Amino acid sequence: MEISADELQNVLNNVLKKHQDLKTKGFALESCRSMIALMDTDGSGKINLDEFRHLWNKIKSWQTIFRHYDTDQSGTINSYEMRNAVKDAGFHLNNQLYDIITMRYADRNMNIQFDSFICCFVRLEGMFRAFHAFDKDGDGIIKLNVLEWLQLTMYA
Ligand SMILES: O=C(O)/C(S)=C/c1c[nH]c2cc(Br)ccc12
Ligand SMILES: [Ca+2]
Repeated sequence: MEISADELQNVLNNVLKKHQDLKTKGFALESCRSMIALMDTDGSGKINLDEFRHLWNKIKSWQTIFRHYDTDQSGTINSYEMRNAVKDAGFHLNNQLYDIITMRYADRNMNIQFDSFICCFVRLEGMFRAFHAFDKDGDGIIKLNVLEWLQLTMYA
């Protein structure tokens, strides 16, 4: 039994209906396609139950972090809180990457909404996992030709 992007969208948006405090318009199909791509470890184009369970548990832990920082329950967190949320989730980035995340995921008020927050974390998780899969000797350096690079970055 495998889950497609539109099925994942239905599942996640039905869950969101039970969490009105997250004040989100829901996950766009494109965001769910990205989640599938980043969690689709066997390249099937869908996620199986193990891959879904991994995604689900990650979203569950990440929404706890989001709620921790969304102290006024506005349904958004600001770019400064996002830095701490990223660190709390165990992602070690640099200032340039924090700025890139704000540029890519924040709204016009420089705040990050829940669905964007989750999409950002899914992408961070997926890209770190993909890098470590290539980094066979664990030296923090990988060597990719352009097609390998495109395979990694286009299906994300
Ligand atoms: O509020 C809670 O205790 C839980 S278990 C929340 C969630 C657990 N999984 C989630 C997925 C989405 Br999408 C949104 C909220 C949650
Ligand atoms: Ca799969």
